[in-house]
Amino acid sequence: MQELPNIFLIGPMGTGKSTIGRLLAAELHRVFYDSDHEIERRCGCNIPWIFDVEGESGFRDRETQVIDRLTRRQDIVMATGGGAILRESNRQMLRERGVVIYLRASVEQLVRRTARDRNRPLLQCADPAAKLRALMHEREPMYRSTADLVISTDRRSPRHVIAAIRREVLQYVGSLNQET
Ligand SMILES: Nc1ncnc2c1ncn2[C@@H]1O[C@H](COP(=O)(O)OP(=O)(O)OP(=O)(O)O)[C@@H](O)[C@H]1O
Ligand SMILES: O=C(O)C1=C[C@@H](O)[C@@H](O)[C@H](O)C1
Ligand SMILES: [Mg+2]
Repeated sequence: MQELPNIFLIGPMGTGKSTIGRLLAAELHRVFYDSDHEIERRCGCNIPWIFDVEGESGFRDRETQVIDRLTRRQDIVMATGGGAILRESNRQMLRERGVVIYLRASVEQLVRRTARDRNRPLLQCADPAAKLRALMHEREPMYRSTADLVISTDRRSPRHVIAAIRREVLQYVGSLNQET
């Protein structure tokens, strides 16, 4: 199999970055990192606690540090948090240090997939569906402009999403090699 670069997954809350990243890394025999989990591990507290005590800006500073550390590694698969693309410096590190894949999903799917989990402070509000819609409106252009590849997860099982990622990354890397 061709040498693959680092694979970085971006996309909104609930699109499946953590779930798919872990399975994909196992299939590729690579180390998997999840920037959200790494932030929690290093801090010794969970994301809702960080948002409560340090505010979203404190969380974003931690996120930038972790993304910088992790993206310097090689042969990894990394899932990012839904807001990792908000900062230009993060977008640049992701783009320069691997293939960036935007896992997209409809707002309806995102609402369903995030409904039971209380670990996402931005969705602890009266109308999480409206919040997800607003976040997607604001962030979709950034997901698209940061990504090398866009892959839909709607009506696809994690296994199917992984097969699509593997196929498209191979094609993408092949096309880059032809250019050089
Ligand atoms: N393709 C899929 N089809 C159905 N359910 C899925 C799919 N991918 C993920 N899920 C489910 O959706 C939920 C959210 O997935 P996950 O936590 O991986 O999202 P995420 O993108 O990492 O979100 P966050 O940005 O908040 O970390 C989980 O319960 C997971 O099992
Ligand atoms: O979309 C977001 O801004 C977030 C998504 C999660 O992955 C976490 O990084 C955190 O809850 C913020
Ligand atoms: Mg995640």
